[in-house]
Amino acid sequence: MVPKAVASGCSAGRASTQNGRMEAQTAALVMGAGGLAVSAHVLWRAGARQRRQHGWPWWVATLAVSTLVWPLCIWAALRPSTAGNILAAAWLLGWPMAWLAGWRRFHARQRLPGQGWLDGSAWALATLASPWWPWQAVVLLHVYVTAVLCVGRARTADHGLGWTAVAVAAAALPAMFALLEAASAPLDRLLPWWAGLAALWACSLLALASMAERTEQELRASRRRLQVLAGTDPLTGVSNRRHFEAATARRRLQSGAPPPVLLLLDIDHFKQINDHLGHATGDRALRLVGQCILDALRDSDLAVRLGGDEFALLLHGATLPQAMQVAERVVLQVQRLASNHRLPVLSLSFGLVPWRHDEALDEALHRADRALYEAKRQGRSRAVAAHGDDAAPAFSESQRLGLDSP
Ligand SMILES: Nc1nc2c(ncn2[C@@H]2O[C@H](COP(=O)(O)OP(=O)(O)OP(=O)(O)O)[C@@H](O)[C@H]2O)c(=O)[nH]1
Repeated sequence: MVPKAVASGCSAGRASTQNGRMEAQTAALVMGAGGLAVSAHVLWRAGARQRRQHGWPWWVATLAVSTLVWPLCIWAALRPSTAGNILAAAWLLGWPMAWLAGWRRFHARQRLPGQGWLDGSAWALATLASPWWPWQAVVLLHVYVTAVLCVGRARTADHGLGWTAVAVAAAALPAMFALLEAASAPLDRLLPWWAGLAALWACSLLALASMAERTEQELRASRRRLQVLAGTDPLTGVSNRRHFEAATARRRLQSGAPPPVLLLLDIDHFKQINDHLGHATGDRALRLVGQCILDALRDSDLAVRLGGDEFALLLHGATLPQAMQVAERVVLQVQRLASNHRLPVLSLSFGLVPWRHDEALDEALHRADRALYEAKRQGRSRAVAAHGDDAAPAFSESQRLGLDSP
């Protein structure tokens, strides 16, 4: 069934070509097609990065198909034929429906009013009634009503989207009246309206694209923040064990480098601080140790609170003597700052091991724990390094740490 307006418009289109008016309208159509092509490209690029965004493929398809069909419409206007007219009608009737489908799916989590069967019915009604009715107006009325209904829902969910819906609805209103008035007018009088309408749709979709892109960026940023939070010990600010294990698993794949040094440390007589000065003072001590550790490390090093008053440090590209110096730096800083934090002078004990490439994290931690135990056994406030394997460890001479160290 070929709509009258298109059929009559096509012959009028030829007439307008003859009197020279067609050039301007063709230019308007080409510009409209260009706008649609650019919009389709932008949406496709944005959609490629937002594959999980519902509705996007519908919009991209709408614009891409519109762009392809547009030259056919020009051709139908210039050379009237049944096939061209049917394609022109299919485009006019089809793309608002696809646009609506995209809009609804975009709000998949919060259902919008209207359903596919309603769109289909409006489409069928418009097509069947086209010989007698201003069918473009039927379709646009449907789109307009749905857009207005969308506004009510979308505004509560997302202010930006609400404003876009308002813009779309406002754009649809004059276009609908214009088409109502010109429903029986020849095609060449309608063409500029169609071009303008397409430009408006393209603008509204580009606004949506930029809004969705911003939402996506915010999501990515909050995902990064969540990842950092999930891997951080809330009391001290150093990593937690989960993040430490994940990070070390990744880094250990880069073998070939010299083995990193693993340091295990804990606060001496921490239980007494808790018991005599209170848990809050104990927490302050833990925070201070965490801060001094972070200050002493390079970006490539890792620090973790394993639990209680026990921390582990992983130093890449460092030798055991250099790791001893880092331990000394941490202790000196903790002791210097203790009074600022209303704390007694704290001392720390360290166990150090070179973490062999073929060794699991738990095994290395176990060896470091034995070295730490040795440091405690020798009188605390000192660092001991362990060599050899777990069965027969060899401990280095202990090194006193802190302000009263020799
Ligand atoms: N304030 C505070 N205390 C904690 C926290 N987690 C664990 N603790 C306490 O830390 C203490 C750990 O003490 P230990 O390391 O076992 O013993 P210590 O007194 O440090 O003795 P040495 O290590 O042998 O010098 C226990 O009293 C725990 O209750 C925490 O988040 N905050």
